[in-house]
Amino acid sequence: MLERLKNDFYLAMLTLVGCIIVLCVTPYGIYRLYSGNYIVGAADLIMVLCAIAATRMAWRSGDTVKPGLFMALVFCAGALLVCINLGVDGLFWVYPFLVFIFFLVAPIRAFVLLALMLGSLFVIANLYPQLIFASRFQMLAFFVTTSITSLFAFIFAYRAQLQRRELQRLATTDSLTGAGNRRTLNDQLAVAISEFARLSRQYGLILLDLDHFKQINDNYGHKVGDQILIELVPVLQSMLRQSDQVFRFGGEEFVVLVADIKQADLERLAEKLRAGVQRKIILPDGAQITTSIGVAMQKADESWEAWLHRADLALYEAKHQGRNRVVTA
Ligand SMILES: Nc1nc2c(ncn2[C@@H]2O[C@H](COP(=O)(O)OP(=O)(O)OP(=O)(O)O)[C@@H](O)[C@H]2O)c(=O)[nH]1
Repeated sequence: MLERLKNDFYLAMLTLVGCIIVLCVTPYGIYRLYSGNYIVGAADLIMVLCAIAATRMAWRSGDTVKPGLFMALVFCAGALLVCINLGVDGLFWVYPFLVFIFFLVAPIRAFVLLALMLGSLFVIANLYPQLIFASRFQMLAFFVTTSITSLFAFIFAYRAQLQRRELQRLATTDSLTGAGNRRTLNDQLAVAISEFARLSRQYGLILLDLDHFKQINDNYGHKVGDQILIELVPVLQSMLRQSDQVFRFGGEEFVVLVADIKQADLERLAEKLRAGVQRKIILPDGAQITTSIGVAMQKADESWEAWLHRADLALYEAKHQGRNRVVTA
């Protein structure tokens, strides 16, 4: 549970906002009902129930987009209702809601929702002048301060989103080639093991190693060696489906994880990759580069470490047999 909260920002925020709403709004709802303001009391308690339902939905389904949007819409409607019913007293609730929304949905979506909510409030306030605000000056002050708060909350949330994405990219990809890194490979192999056990979805592994890469570095320089590694990833991806994933295993060794595949198709695909790399990657003097490949189909009740080890042994065998070939585990 703590792991999920740590790894999923929107799930953590939905849970936090849900808890704050339950703790802070419930007493107000009960007080409003007790003092005879049934509309605001009911609105408060509906908001609390919606917050609980949305948080529960997010935890059960793993999807935070729909529950977040649902909670944000309920907040906007609730804030409108509270302002209309309580007048000036209700306006203070708009400020925390305004910030909460940026924790629930993506920044641009939150900004549009707020613009719609404040726009509706503006229209109602102009149609019924004494309903919400005591004076025009008060109305002006409210819309200026909420607009400034929304704008700054948006800028902050947008920058935080960019930084979160960048951090995620740095933590999951190899900095030279952009392929998935070793850590992501381990995670995805664990996913493949669990999908095979639950859904009988069988995966295949292709382990590729460029041949005589040391000589390439020695003969053409490290910069050319790096360029070959950078070129290799899009070349592989151009021969794969979108659902197939490419990872850098280390050095000049790469792994392709292929979902929903049969042994014969996996071997055919590995052969296509081997021939494709030889044809498409050309050294500065026009020489070709070759790869040795080990392939291994997933087996029932096998750990991902054992599965990867079988592919590694097959690759070792391909090198041993003279390189530039595919060997099946
Ligand atoms: N340019 C470059 N070279 C790298 C990088 N990572 C590893 N290497 C080089 O890759 C070479 C790997 O050499 P070896 O493990 O001996 O393998 P090989 O020369 O490809 O020989 P075989 O695998 O047996 O065909 C080493 O010279 C490493 O320095 C990198 O990021 N960039």
